Formats: sequence, structure tokens, C-alpha cells
Amino acid sequence: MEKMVNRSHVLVVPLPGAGHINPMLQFSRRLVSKGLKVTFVITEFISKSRQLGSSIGSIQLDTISDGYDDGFNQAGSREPYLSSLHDVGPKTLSDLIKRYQTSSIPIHAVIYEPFLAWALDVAKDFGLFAAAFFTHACAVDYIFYNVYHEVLRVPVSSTPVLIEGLPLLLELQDLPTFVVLPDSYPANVKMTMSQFANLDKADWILINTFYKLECEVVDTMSKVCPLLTIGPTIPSIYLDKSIEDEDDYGISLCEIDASLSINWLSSKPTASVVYVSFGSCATLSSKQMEEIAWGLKRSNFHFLWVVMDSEKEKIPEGFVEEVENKGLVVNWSPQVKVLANEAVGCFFTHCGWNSTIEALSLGVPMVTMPGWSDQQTNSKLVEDAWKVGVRAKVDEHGIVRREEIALCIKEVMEGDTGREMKMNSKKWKELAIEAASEGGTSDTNINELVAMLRSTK
Ligand SMILES: O=c1ccn([C@@H]2O[C@H](COP(=O)(O)OP(=O)(O)O[C@H]3O[C@H](CO)[C@@H](O)[C@H](O)[C@H]3O)[C@@H](O)[C@H]2O)c(=O)[nH]1
Repeated sequence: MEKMVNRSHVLVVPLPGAGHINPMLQFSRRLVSKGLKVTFVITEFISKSRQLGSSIGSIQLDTISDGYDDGFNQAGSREPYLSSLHDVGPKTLSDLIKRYQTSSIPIHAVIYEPFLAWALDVAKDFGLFAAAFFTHACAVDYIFYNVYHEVLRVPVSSTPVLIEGLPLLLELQDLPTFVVLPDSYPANVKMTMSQFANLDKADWILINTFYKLECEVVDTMSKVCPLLTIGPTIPSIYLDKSIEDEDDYGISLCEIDASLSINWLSSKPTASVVYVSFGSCATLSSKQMEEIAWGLKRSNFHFLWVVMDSEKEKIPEGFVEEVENKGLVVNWSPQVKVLANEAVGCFFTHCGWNSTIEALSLGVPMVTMPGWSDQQTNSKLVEDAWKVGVRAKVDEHGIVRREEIALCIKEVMEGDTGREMKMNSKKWKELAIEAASEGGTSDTNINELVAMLRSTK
């Protein structure tokens, strides 16, 4: 018989993607370290394809279905996938909760990603405490909040845009693409807006940021939502070091030889390598990939470039052989470990929020090349609010050319501006550690949440 567990049991439900699983899994580790029991929900397909057992470290795993148990590639595109997840997810989540309710370890609370707004409805049907976990920057969440409440009308056509609490005026190129070109991303716009439709039923809203990074917009948004900043959600060993045995970053969604990147980096001098990655769902044009390749070569720095298998054929022929003394191309990397490696001097990034906050927390300055969604706004903040990076400019065809890439990398890796960015990066790293350490803003907020979760038992 299952032993009676005298702990509050929290179910954590992310959107099934690296940019969502990673931060919510790291956050779960914090909850476990503070004495809670956590069951982390993944899809049947992720569980099967990654051969994950019933737990990962101290976190229990369980599954729901997205309707594509043999692989989400079968969906063909984002729209049918999200629609299937929306149709099948609630029933399987509900079944999962029911299963636990009749066991000795019932679920007391649900922490869900608000892109899955239906998870909040399911939690409330069971009368459970529920907290939304936003995986974007607070600035971006507040922009979308303003769109949902029609304070900001889309598509935005007149700029600059001033949003209360945001430290900067925003031009079209600084706004989330869903706000500027909503018709180009109907499924994503629908999902993004759905976050707010039932949000008033959530007991708390958690944001993966830290207070000093976004204090003005956090204060502004706090006036309308019960908000807690709980980030950065990177492993504790890189921050306050309060949690032991936490060397890995969690669930990798593809085969990875982690030691390959780390061993390669360890043979390189301090701050001599450009780390290049555009996240877990980038699909760049062949032309753009070509420009990146030759831009990296032209910069003349060492580089570690993540190119997912689905993108590999876009690398120019002969490139990998031509640069083998300078660069390494891998299909996935242990990114946080890479960014923490002293050989890395700069991160050429798409500015997904996780990549951005990971770089900020590990003190790595950036060259940014935002693609879609929230990345434009993150890039603007990196360059003009936090002053830890430079945005590579696109030409009249929307392509970032090799000359521009090489120039931006040089600007960050050497020279006076580069030195300033490094000093600013160091400052944000210290503030991230401060927020996560005992008595820091995020630690205090997490303790407040934990106390609340304990009282739900
Ligand atoms: O080789 C790699 C590449 C990435 N990562 C990790 O994968 C995550 C990627 O997340 P993110 O940087 O946020 O990029 P996306 O995967 O593109 O994330 C999606 O989700 C984010 C959170 O909502 C949004 O900010 C992005 O715009 C959206 O594209 C990060 O934790 C990285 O550390 C690795 O571990 N190894």
C-alpha cells in the first residue's frame, strides 16, 4: 500500500515545449526543496519518446494526452496541434486528478501555464487552489493584458507606444509580433488572449522574472493582479546553491551529448567563444542560415552553434568542415551549463524569454536576432533597458546579413561598448542571485506561496 504522504501535493502543468517545461520544472524543484510534493505533467508522447520513468530526481512525473500520442509532428502545424491539445487535454487532466483524489496522496493545488487556460477550469471544477505560471517577461505579459482589455488596440499601427510601467517607448519592431501582425498567427493570438479570459479565477499569478529586473511594470501589473515574481528559474547551483544534486537542467526533448559541448568549451580561453542558439522552435530561412554561418566565420571568434536536426540541411555545404578549427555545431546543448562556462563571451540569441533570463542571470552579454512572439520586446529591453546587448539589424528583405552579424559580435566581444555590457551583465547576475537567495524577493515570494499551498492541504 502507498505510504500516506503528509505533504501538500501540487500538480504542475506546463505547455509541452522546452521553453515551458524547463522553467516550470526548475520551479518545481524549488517547491520540493521547501517540503512540497510535486507531480509534473508531461504528454504521453514526451514520456514515451524520451523514455522517462515515473520520476525525475525528486519530482514525480505523470502524463496527459494532447491527442498525438505517437508524435506531435503528425499534427502538421501549430493550429491543429493546439486545437487537439485544447480538446483532449482537459479530459485527460481531469482523469489524472480524479485518480489521485481517490488515492492516499490527493492533489491539493494546481500550478498551470496560462496558455492552457482550460487547466484552471479543471482545477476549479475540483475546488483546488490554482496559480498561473507566466513564462514570458512581466513587460510582455502586461502588454498582452492591455491588448486583452482593449487598452492597446491591435493591430498596432501608430507608434511609439507607451505602456504604463514599461521603461521605454516601443516602436513597431519592439512590440510582440502577435500585436503587430495578429492575422499572421491566429492560433497563437487566440491562445495568448485566452490566458486572461478566466484569469480572475486564479488564486495567484507567478511570473518568471525577478523584481529588480522589471520593478516598474511588476508594480503596475500588481495593481490589477495578485502577482508574485519567482524567477529566475535556473538551477539553484548557478544562483543561491541551496539545492544539492541538481546538475542537469531537466528534460531534454531530443538526443543530446552534453559532454561534447562542455569538453569543447573547456579547451577554449576565457570569454573567447560565441554561443549561438535560437531556441527550441526556430525555423530560419536557408538564406538567413547561410548569413549566420558566414557571419560567424567572418567574426573570427570561436563559436558553438546549436542547429536542430530539422534545420541542419540549411547549413551551407562544406561550412562545417571549413570552420572545424573555429566552431562546433551541435543539435542541442546543455544551455545553462554552456552559458555558465567561462569560455563563453557572448550569446547570439533569438531572445526567447528563457534564453534571455538565463543569459542575464549568468552574466553573459548578447547579440539579439528576435524572430517572433515576445522576442522583439525582450530584445528591446536587453539593448535599451538592461544595456546588456545589441540587436542585429535586418536589411530591406528582413535578413540579418553576415557583415552585420560579424560587426555585432565584435561590438559585444571587444571594445568599450562590449566592456560596458559585460559590467552591466555582471550587475544583473548579482541581482538575480540576490533575488533567489534567502531573504531575496523571489525567495520570499516562493515562501509566501509555499505557506499558502501548505494551508490548502
Ligand atoms: O540547445 C539548446 C537550446 C535551448 N535550450 C533550452 O531551451 C529553452 C528555450 O527557451 P526559450 O529561450 O524561451 O526559447 P523557445 O524555445 O523559442 O521558447 C518559446 O517559449 C518562450 C517562453 O514562453 C518564449 O519566450 C519564446 O519566444 C518561445 O519561442 C531554454 O531554457 C534553453 O536553455 C537548451 O537547453 N539547449
